This record gives sequence, structure tokens and C-alpha cells, in this order.
Amino acid sequence: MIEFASVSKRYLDGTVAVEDFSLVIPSRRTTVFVGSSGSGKTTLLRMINRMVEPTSGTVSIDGESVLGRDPVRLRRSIGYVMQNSGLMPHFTVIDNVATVLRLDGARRTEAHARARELLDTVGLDRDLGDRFPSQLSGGQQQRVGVARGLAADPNILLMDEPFGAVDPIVRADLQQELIRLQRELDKTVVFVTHDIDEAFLLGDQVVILDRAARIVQVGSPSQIMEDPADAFVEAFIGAERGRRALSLKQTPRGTVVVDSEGRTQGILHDAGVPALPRDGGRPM
Ligand SMILES: Nc1ncnc2c1ncn2[C@@H]1O[C@H](COP(=O)(O)OP(=O)(O)OP(=O)(O)O)[C@@H](O)[C@H]1O
Repeated sequence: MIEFASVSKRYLDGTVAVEDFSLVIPSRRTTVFVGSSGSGKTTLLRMINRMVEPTSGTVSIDGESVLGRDPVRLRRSIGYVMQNSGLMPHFTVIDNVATVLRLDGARRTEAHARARELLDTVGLDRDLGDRFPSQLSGGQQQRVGVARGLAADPNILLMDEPFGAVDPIVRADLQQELIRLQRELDKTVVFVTHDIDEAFLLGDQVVILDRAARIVQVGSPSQIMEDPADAFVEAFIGAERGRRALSLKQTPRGTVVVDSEGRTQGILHDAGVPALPRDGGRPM
């Protein structure tokens, strides 16, 4: 469990990025910080691994303040994945992934073997290990970034807009991959995005932030969608424009649910409405 208790951050130039922020982030779940640019998301994330120090308040992991931990060791024990992958351009893919392990004292062969396994984990061909980052597509680079974040087998994985710079199709692919990985690996993931759809797709807990990281609403995607806290949230999730409106459509084989653009999203199947018959006949 990660806990923020009355945390504020004022940068040297006087910018208040975070003001009196308190939140519990449960273990082995994905928490997503979502908000517009400058709302303090990255600052919050970086206070978890001490890349940024709070001006006041406490960030703790499993009850222990991070200020009591050695910053370098703390940073190595927490996975960090950023936008544009942050890979070292002059290192091969395999060396990029193996770096943390080498810093932790693993032998080269051992670190490389583990790094190759991690390429498998994130769905990359092992043959790509000898390439340099510039010889990979944007989506492949992001996968390497995730592999590197997982290298030390951290309990916590921080992800700062990791899929922000790739095209929508690759992005959708990476999102599904993260959902699969999370099922397999059971990490505490803290994910930053400004995309509410991404937040709803990935988050168990979604935290909607306004300026200076003021929490506008926190809850599961269902809770937020079913009961937006105020007009700001309604606008943010697109509810007020009817973007999330679903309606029922009768088809010869039964009732389906369509979105606001008429695209079929699913087949209605509950106690009140019988399942569609397999033989193409009318519902009974
Ligand atoms: N090192 C810094 N010095 C001064 N101000 C900073 C620094 N880093 C961030 N800020 C300011 O703090 C505020 C919050 O920034 P932060 O990067 O945390 O927001 P964000 O929600 O992650 O934004 P984005 O979505 O654009 O990445 C912004 O006003 C930003 O300009």
C-alpha cells in the first residue's frame, strides 16, 4: 500500500504543483491519475520514488515513509516507465533491460538471460535484443521500456503516460498487453494519463485531478461513470455530450447495445431479457 498524507509540493520557482494531497493506493491494483496538463500527475508519481521530494507531508510505502529509505536503492526497487521509453540510445535493447540488474550486482550473462525472458514477457521477439532503440518502432520501444521497468521484479510499477506517443492502434495493443501483464504479475501499478478512456480501461481506482492535484473524484470506473461528482467530472468523462450514452437496438436475433455513434457494443443478456438463440430464431 502506498499512502500520501497531506502532501504538498512547491517547486523552487514558487509553482505549487501539489497541495495537501491525501490518498491510499491499494497494493496489487492499478491506480490511475488522470487530469489535464499541469495538474500535478507526474509530480505525484515522482514523489513515490523520491525523484521529487515533497515540501510537506508524507509518502509512505507499507507504512514506512520513503524519506527513511536510501533514494538510489528505493528508485531501483520501483519500476519506472515513461513516455518515449527513456531508453539509452547507445545501449542495445538487451543492455537497456539488463542495466538495473547489473547495477544490483548480477553477472552479465545472468542479467542478459533474465533480460531475454523479460522480452518474452512483454511480447517482443528475442532477436530484437541486439538492436539499438532507434532501430525499433515506437510501440516496440515502449515494450522495452516496460521490460526494463519490470527488470528488478519490483512490487511497484510507476508508469508516466507510457503509451502517449504511439498511434491509436499500437496504443490499444499496449493497453491490452498491460492488462494481461497485470493479471499475470500482480503488481501495484500507478499509471498517469490525461486520457479518461485509458484511465477507465486500465484503472481499478481512478483519481481525477484538477489544478495542484486537487482530487475531484476518486473511485472505480463504474462508480465515476454511474455517479460523477460534479459538472467538471461529467464534462471530463464526456457524459454531458452524450458520448457515453448507450441505447438498445432491436435486431432480428434479439436486443443489442449500441453507442452514441450507432456502433454495436454488446448483446443484451440478463435476467430480464433472454439470451439470443443460437439457431437464429426469435428469442423465447
Ligand atoms: N521542476 C519544476 N520546476 C518548476 N515547476 C515545475 C517543475 N516540474 C513541474 N512543474 C510545474 O508543476 C505543475 C505540475 O506539473 P506536472 O508535470 O506534475 O503536471 P502533469 O499533470 O504531469 O502535467 P503533464 O500532463 O503536462 O505532464 C506544472 O505547473 C508544472 O509547470
